[in-house]
Amino acid sequence: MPEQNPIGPVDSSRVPRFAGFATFARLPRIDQVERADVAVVGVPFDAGVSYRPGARFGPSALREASRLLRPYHPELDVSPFAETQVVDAGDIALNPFNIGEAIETLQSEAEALTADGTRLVTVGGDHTIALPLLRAAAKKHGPVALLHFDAHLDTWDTYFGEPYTHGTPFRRASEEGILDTEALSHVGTRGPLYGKRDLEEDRRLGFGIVTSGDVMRRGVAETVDALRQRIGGRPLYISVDIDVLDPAHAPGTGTPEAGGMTSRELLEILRGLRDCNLVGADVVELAPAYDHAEITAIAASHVAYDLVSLLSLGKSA
Ligand SMILES: N=C(N)NCCCC(=O)O
Ligand SMILES: [Zn+2]
Ligand SMILES: [Zn+2]
Repeated sequence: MPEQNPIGPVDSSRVPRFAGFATFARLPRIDQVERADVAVVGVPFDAGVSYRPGARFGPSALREASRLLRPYHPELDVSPFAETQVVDAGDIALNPFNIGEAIETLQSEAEALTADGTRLVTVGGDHTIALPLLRAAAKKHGPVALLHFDAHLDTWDTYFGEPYTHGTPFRRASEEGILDTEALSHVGTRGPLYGKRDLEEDRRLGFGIVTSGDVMRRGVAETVDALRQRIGGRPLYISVDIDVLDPAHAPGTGTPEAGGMTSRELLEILRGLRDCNLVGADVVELAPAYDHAEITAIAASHVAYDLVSLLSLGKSA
């Protein structure tokens, strides 16, 4: 908690929401505050995609869609921007032609941003970026529990012989020992795979899977109970690939799969995790060129708002 009252968003009763620069939720920039508890940071990078490109434009689309967010979260009963200093840390500039260099740069930038205890909600960008973000989190907290919302496993080994792609971050993270193998969960998994071996290898890495169908059949409450039991008090990182949502709820993404979760289910599950020890999170794979009426960008901005709120709750507890 800062000494002074946090600097909040621009007052929407004085300056209309649709006016002015689009920082996340119209919050101050990081250079306008002394210290931040939570920073939303953009990573406009999509050199790791296997299908449709365009997630490099995700951060700016999410910021635009976040103009309508309001300061009080009724379901979590928290005013995140009043209880903690939340800022927009801008975008991290990465080399779009060199994935290896981009990963190294992102890791060191994330380490620098979190050095004095600021926690990050990172807005992507494709899922490649989760690896350096997990490295930075694990350097600070030790191996982290991972809650991974995604249509895909993202534990594949290589694509065209390349180890660093948006389909492989969690395989690499697992090999590097930065994940707590007792507490790894995919949620929302669905769709065709390359073979049964994908599932066997994923299980061998220690992941548990709650499919999109499981969420529908069991319901949110049972899903949350099972996830919380697995996570316990461990430092937790949440990675949300927006394609976890059904294409009806998130058309603006690069590798859409039918039969996904609703945005209501996703937000309800996140809200069930209020007692967890969240240390960082990301929202990735928003590709606005395939979006319609900002459907996906709005969903992603609300997911980011919920993640900020969870971090804020953890901080003020
Ligand atoms: N959207 C993410 N992160 N991964 C999808 C990889 C699916 C594929 O290339 O088969
Ligand atoms: Zn995915
Ligand atoms: Zn993914």
